Amino acid sequence: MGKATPKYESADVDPLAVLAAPPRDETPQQRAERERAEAEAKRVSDSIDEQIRVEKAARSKRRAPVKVLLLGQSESGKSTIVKNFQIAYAQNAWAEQRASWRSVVLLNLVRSVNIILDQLARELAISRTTITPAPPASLRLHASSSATSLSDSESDVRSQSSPLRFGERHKLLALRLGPLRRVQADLERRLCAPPDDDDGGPGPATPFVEMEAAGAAPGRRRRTHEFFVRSRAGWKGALGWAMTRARTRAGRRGGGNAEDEADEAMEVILGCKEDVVALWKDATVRAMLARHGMEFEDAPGFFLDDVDRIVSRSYAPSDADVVRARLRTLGVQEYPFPCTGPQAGREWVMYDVGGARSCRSAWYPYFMDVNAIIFLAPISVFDERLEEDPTMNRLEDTYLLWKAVVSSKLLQKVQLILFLNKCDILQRKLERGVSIKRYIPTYGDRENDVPTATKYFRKQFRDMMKKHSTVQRPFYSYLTTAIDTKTTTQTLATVREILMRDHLEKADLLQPL
Ligand SMILES: Nc1nc2c(ncn2[C@@H]2O[C@H](COP(=O)(O)OP(=O)(O)OP(=O)(O)O)[C@@H](O)[C@H]2O)c(=O)[nH]1
Ligand SMILES: [Mg+2]
Repeated sequence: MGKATPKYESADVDPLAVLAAPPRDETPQQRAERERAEAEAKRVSDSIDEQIRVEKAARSKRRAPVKVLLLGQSESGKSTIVKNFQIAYAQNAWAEQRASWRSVVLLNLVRSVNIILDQLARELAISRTTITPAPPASLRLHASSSATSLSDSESDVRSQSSPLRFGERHKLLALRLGPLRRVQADLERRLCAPPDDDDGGPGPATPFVEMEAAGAAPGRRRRTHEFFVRSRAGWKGALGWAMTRARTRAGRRGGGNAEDEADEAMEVILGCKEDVVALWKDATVRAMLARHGMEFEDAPGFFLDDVDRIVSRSYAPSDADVVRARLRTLGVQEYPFPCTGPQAGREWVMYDVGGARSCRSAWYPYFMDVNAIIFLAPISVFDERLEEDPTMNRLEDTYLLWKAVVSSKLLQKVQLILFLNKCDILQRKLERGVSIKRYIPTYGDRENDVPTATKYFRKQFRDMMKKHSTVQRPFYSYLTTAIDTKTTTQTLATVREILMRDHLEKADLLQPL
């Protein structure tokens, strides 16, 4: 007699499936009801799944680093803004590297002295003539010296002024300060990129426009002979790299190290300290500089008023010294900023690029990947010429860059923040009576003062954005003096707030795929 198999005991039968199975005696009406209920349950379940997916994506987007690219021509103040960010948001890293700026400050000082000595040498060589020619471009203090932009008539006025009276004392000063040339060469060898790190030539104003039009792959970090990404680790990397190089080299020579080299430089400068002060205070030398429009006070890396403080064995740079120190950026440098407090776990990454024309093709690969751009427009440069292309007004070059950035298709979704920088220099220039209208005819008969000028420049940038931007987006602009860390910190806090809000809004608005 066969044993009866229990109804639901087969090993092949899934008990859950059995439980979920429709009743055997289900009527067609009950079946329709059941299927409707099941479909509704599935819809609710799917929508919950989708919600979870979207929230997860938004959460990870919120956690993704906020990437900010700093753009602007050379000497516009990009690296100075990074330093301000570091002072405000990465104090430990900042304190750690501040001392390594000592050599840069010394180099800036020595370079200024040597530029004065070069001009003095030319004047001494032709001291019998009454007309002194302008210095050759390569020896100018920097490209933005107003000597580069003076009209013929103004040069005429200068050459007509009485001859400068140089004497034995100037010859002696020039002689005694001679060792500073070697100090400059040594410090440059330590701190600056070697010649082959640099680029081949000036290049066009906006090389990335052609790259975008040609559909170049922006995801790849390109490294061509035209630019050199020196360091992605920021100042510490750049300065540390130089230190290591110097150490290796010194080691090969069989003695000393990088610190010894820095101390050696300081010893030589200490020996020249009184003469440096005497040179800078000399009325004839100052008259000579004024005649050639060499406005040292407005130049990057101006430390001639600080010789007493800086030229000392115990000198350690202050925050103010470091933001005023000038070290040109080559390639692209990356600065991560971990957030603290309620935003802990999130990170900001800032990308600081070289702004010279030869460096601008290196910007393009970053366009795909950034959330925001802080664009530095130095509005004090309306009367200056571009170092890379002396036929080009520096403000004009900035306009070209801004126009290219706002009209870029790749940057359509990127938040743009404009800093109208170097307001302190603008103010000094206008107080000296430099006329904006003379260099920018469209300025017309407006008042030649800071409020009117800043309003005018701001409008120019806003109008360009309206006209050339392919999408509607807010126009955020700030007047800045990046070497004033106190006010800049406040501006950066506001900007950070805006960028974070925008980042979170975009994360929350993530649409299901
Ligand atoms: N007076 C004054 N100097 C400024 C201001 N912003 C920057 N500087 C100085 O200008 C010089 C150039 O600034 P950087 O930040 O090095 O310029 P950059 O845009 O990074 O230049 P590149 O690296 O060549 O692209 C530095 O010596 C700064 O201290 C400002 O608002 N006022
Ligand atoms: Mg820089």
